[in-house]
Amino acid sequence: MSGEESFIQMKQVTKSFYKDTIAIEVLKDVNLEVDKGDIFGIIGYSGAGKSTLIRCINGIESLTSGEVIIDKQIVSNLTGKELRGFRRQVGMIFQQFNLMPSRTVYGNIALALRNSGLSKQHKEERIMDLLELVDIRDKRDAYPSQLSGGQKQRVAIARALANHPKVLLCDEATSALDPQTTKSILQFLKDLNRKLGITIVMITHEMGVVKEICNKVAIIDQGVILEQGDVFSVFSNPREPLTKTFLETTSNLSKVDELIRVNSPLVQLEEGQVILKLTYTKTTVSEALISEVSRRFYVDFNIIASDIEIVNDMLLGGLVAVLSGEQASINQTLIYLHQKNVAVEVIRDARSSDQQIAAECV
Ligand SMILES: Nc1ncnc2c1ncn2[C@@H]1O[C@H](COP(=O)(O)OP(=O)(O)OP(=O)(O)O)[C@@H](O)[C@H]1O
Repeated sequence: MSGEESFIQMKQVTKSFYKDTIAIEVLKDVNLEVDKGDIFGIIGYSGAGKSTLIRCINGIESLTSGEVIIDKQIVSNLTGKELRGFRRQVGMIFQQFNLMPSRTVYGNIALALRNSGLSKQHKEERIMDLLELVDIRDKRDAYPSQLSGGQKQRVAIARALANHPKVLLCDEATSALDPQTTKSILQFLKDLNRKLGITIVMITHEMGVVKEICNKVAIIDQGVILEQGDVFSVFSNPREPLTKTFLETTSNLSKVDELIRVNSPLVQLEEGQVILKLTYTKTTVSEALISEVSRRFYVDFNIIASDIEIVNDMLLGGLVAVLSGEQASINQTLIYLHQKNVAVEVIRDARSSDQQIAAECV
């Protein structure tokens, strides 16, 4: 942010739970900055403190120390009526949807408007608008048990948006859904973010979720934020081992290590060849790098694994390939790729040791 304050700030937040007299510190000096309009993902394994963190953002959980500020309001200072009013500005959805089974879709959304001060007619109009927005108008009289998981989550989203919140908090909102429904709900949240400009904070243990829709990410482990930033910067240049571990969960490049370990025919080399692992760090979608390098230096790439995604119009991920050609060409290729912001790792090398030394010298 350029001198301006972030929309959501967590400043030196700690949270401890007490078992008898023993304090268990679940959040440790958490500092987060979420800008207006961000889709901010917080990723961590089970028990990392994600739910506690998100509950601190909306004031359900009191802080042990530190401050949470949303749109210039210090959440941790709010009590009683003010706190209830504030909570209406923050919508929340959950993994298990948390719908009332005894109420229809209409009735579930109406619950959120109980203290809205709207007239009966305005409430009705608002509910119909919300049903339209989440595209389940035809289910208005259905009960939750008659809905699919994706439809239930749409009802929960409608309910969360009923009071025009500034922020939508998502607690593992797609973890109970199948992959296809997950994709459609994520796409839907992305559309909402664009259409309404609503700021979204989502906690998850799934990398796919973050890559799919978030523009910013924070990695949390044992109550500590290990790193945070925009998704492309953090994932193209991960500093923390845990970030790398998360990246590997959605990448098939690490399978090549196993192929090398068992000396699969796929990774057996002829003399002079090398196996390269290329990781894109700042390459734009429009650059046809591999074919360009191939033509320029008369080398051949035999791609044996690739994992490339497009994030913010940049390529994220990389590939593993067997590179063949004249030794000088191979060396020039390595240098050129490096200049083009591609991290190059030689993971198997069938060049003679003289050639390798020559390559290291260039
Ligand atoms: N009310 C509580 N009292 C005591 N300990 C708690 C309480 N709530 C959470 N904890 C502990 O805090 C730690 C973090 O829990 P939290 O639910 O925030 O993690 P999480 O990352 O959301 O995990 P999961 O993905 O499994 O929900 C855990 O060790 C948990 O046992």
